[in-house]
Amino acid sequence: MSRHRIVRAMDYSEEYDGFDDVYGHSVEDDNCISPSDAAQFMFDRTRQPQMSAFFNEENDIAEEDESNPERSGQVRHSGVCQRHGLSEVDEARLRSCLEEIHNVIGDSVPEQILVDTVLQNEFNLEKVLDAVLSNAPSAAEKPPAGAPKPQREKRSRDRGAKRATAVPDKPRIDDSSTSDKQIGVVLEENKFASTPVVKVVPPGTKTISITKGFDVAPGKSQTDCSDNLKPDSDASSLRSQSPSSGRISPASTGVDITDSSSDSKALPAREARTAGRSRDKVDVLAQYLQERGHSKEQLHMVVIGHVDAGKSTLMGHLLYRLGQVTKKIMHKYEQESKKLGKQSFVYAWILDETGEERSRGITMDVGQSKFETATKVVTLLDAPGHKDFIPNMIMGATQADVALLVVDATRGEFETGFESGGQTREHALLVRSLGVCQLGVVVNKLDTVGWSQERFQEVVGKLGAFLKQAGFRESDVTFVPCSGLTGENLVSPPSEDMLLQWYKGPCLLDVVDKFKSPERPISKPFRLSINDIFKGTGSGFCVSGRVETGMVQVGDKVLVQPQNEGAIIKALSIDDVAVQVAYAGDQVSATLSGIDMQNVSVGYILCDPTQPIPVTSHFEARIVVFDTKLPITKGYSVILHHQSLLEQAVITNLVAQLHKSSGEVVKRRPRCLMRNSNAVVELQTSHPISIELYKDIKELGRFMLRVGGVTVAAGLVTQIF
Ligand SMILES: Nc1nc2c(ncn2[C@@H]2O[C@H](COP(=O)(O)OP(=O)(O)OP(=O)(O)O)[C@@H](O)[C@H]2O)c(=O)[nH]1
Repeated sequence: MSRHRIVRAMDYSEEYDGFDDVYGHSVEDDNCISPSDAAQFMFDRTRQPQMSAFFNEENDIAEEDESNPERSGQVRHSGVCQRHGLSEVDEARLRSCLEEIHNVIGDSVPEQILVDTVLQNEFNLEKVLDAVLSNAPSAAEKPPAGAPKPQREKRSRDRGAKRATAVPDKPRIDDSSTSDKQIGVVLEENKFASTPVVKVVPPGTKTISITKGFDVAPGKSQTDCSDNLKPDSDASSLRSQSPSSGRISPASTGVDITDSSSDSKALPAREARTAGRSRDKVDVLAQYLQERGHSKEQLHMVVIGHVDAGKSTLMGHLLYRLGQVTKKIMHKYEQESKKLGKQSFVYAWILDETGEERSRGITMDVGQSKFETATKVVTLLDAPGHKDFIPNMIMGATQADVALLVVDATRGEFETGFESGGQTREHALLVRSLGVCQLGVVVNKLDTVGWSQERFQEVVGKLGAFLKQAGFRESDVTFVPCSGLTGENLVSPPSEDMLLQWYKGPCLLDVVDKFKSPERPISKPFRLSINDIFKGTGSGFCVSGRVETGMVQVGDKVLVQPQNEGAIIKALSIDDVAVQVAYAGDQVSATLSGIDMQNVSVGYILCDPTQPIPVTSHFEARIVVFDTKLPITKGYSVILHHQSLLEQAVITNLVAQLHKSSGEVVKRRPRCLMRNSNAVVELQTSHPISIELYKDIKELGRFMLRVGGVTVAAGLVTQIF
């Protein structure tokens, strides 16, 4: 018989003929078996011993007497209560207080100390917790005779000890005679120095600048105003006792930099360091000024806003008016969009280049283009507005210096985008959390409301109040009325009479020109975050991304983190023009050799091998919780967005809840974090990631946390373990 039967041609009635007699019926066995043999294999309930046989009748377990404190677990505190001669009410208060404290700190502090502290603080739980936690180490060190031993050591101590062995350069402590207990130890910012300095300050000394959550303190410099989430708070010093930033020394990383000829010969650490030193000699800033000093300032601008607010149309029309798109191409787009019945999207097609984007009429990926104002060269990043593409929007926003928030002035449309669930608020919060502090707000589609001043003012009033809350300074936000479709007030003063009657302000191009260019951190170590990988024309392959800090030259040896692989920069290009050097702020394509393309991923960081970016899967951060439905608890799973990287992570510890305005610790080890709260938490990622301390490199010390397509928090890295 053939093994392969033609199943399609099979006659099932024949195939299953007779099967009915077998399946579903018990089969009479032809073989004989004696009843005694059969009994051995048959289960007989009557032969099973009764459960009662397992109990000794004489030792009956007495029913628990609820009123008996000994049995109901109340015995723990009763002796203590009697000793203090407490009334029944106070006794109950004491018990509930102790219960709460045990929930928070476990059994790490002896009972006697807890009772005394509760009585001293008159049953005030907050005060008691404060007192207990601040005295915990001493209490744990010297337990009274007979008191239960603390179950675990303070974690910070463990870490400190571990790190002391891991980090070769020991911290320098100014005053070694002062004991740990009496002092607040503060890590002094000593960027990229091999020996971090730990400063000892007397108790009570205010060493931390108190900052406001998302509110921006007046008088801060333009470059400082990105610190909506300041890591320097009381809470950040909770864990800042260890000097290490987790930075991996070149020697310890075993940096494996291959030669440009692609033979897999590893570059010795000494050679890598020499390369770094020769770079030190170059006055990077002077070189930058010499090369770029005479050219226009560079600015990266992301365009954000609710879906269909008119972002692509607005920017496409602006590019067309500025002559970036020829009439011929515009005519082609007009014809093609007409054919698809999408004529109203004709300007959007300039930035929405893919077939799917055009046919669906929505932006899906970040569209990129360039234009010039009187004083600036602007790299335009057109972000998608649809909530499904927020990860792409975040990727665009991480590259931006400033943002343009577009809102639809049409009645009902502005409200839809602005209410919770709309992307106007979410996008504004996201860019603010990612460090953007200058914002132009385009009140778009004013043609649909007859150029109404009243409507414009209504939008300004509602949005202005929200943006202030979100941490934007009033002076950094400019509202401009426009129509992307008609082109009104884009590159020249309005011509529309109804708008001219009440608007005398700048046009959109002037608003963009007035943005202040951010400082370029050129003298910091080189970091480039990869947001695309592609096969170039020659040998090797290309990665593109933004140089976040420092500079890079053709021929440089770089380290790809967290992969810990070396590579050589074979070529660099900016806007498809080959260059020899790229500086912080540049969006570049780099051709790499000496590394397998398989070992490089979007979200990886190219860095200076002599000062590599830290790699970790466990770090502490200060976060701002957004308007989430569910509170954040220990063990909460999130997707971490860091630059272009998406990584599964878990919030492993809620270290402290902070006051929203002052940044002071409100509660240590909170059980959960509610919406709009600030906190210090610990995070554990599924795989090691490259991340910086916010105080070292702001651009790489920020991240977002998202769950189920919703952004739940933004954070700044305060400590790397
Ligand atoms: N009346 C009027 N319609 C406009 C204006 N600007 C854009 N539109 C229309 O609004 C629709 C959406 O425009 P887009 O530019 O695709 O909107 P978008 O914000 O880029 O959309 P996403 O990127 O997908 O979020 C199109 O039909 C446009 O023609 C305007 O100023 N006035």
